[in-house]
Amino acid sequence: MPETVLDLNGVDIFQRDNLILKNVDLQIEKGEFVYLIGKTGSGKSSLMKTLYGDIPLKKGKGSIVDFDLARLREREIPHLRRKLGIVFQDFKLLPDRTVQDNLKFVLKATGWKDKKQMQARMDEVLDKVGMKTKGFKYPHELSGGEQQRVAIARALLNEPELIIADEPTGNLDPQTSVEVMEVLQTINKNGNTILMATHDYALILKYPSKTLKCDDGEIFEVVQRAV
Ligand SMILES: Nc1ncnc2c1ncn2[C@@H]1O[C@H](COP(=O)(O)OP(=O)(O)OP(=O)(O)O)[C@@H](O)[C@H]1O
Repeated sequence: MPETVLDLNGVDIFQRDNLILKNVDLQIEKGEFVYLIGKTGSGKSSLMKTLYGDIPLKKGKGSIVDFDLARLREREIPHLRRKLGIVFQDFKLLPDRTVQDNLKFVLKATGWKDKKQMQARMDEVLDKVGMKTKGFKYPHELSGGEQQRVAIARALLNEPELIIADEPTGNLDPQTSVEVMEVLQTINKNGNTILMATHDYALILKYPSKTLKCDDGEIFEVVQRAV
């Protein structure tokens, strides 16, 4: 039986008191790769923020990796985020420390203690994104694509049940976008579930997958025609 990672039923998404998306029904099963598209301001980021507890769920039912979003308490948010891998358009690496230290920072903050195990996990995730030899570099010494690959490695550290990527290729040129997308495709093939917001239709055509569109306050699935 498929395992549901995300289940929203009749959910309204707000920014403060403004209704952004109404009556959202959305299910994501383990192993899926789902795109979220829609023009600027259509609510993609607001939806994603609701999923990781940045915006409270005020109406409707929502469960994500076994957390009830409508009942989510402030103190549970770090636990929820530990089960999610979040990737942003602007990478959000800490500029004052190396790649390894960026990863170590997350491991320590999420309770890892054993130095050998930490090193092994960092090597493993950097290897998955093709960055194993660059752990000693500072973020400013890396290209945008490399920084994003490190950010993906960081998201993988605690074996997330869902990766939420908000326009991960938004700051990258087309070729680098494809390189980052290849990494996301590979980790999806290896079992990771991914929800990715994007404006990049070329990527969707190149890597077709289930696509949801935010438009005019609603969200619906777009059926891609086979060419
Ligand atoms: N912090 C905020 N406070 C109030 N309104 C906001 C806030 N952030 C976004 N909004 C509004 O919510 C609506 C949806 O914005 P959102 O950022 O979710 O769209 P988006 O589809 O992610 O856009 P983009 O593609 O530009 O990232 C917009 O009308 C925006 O102006």
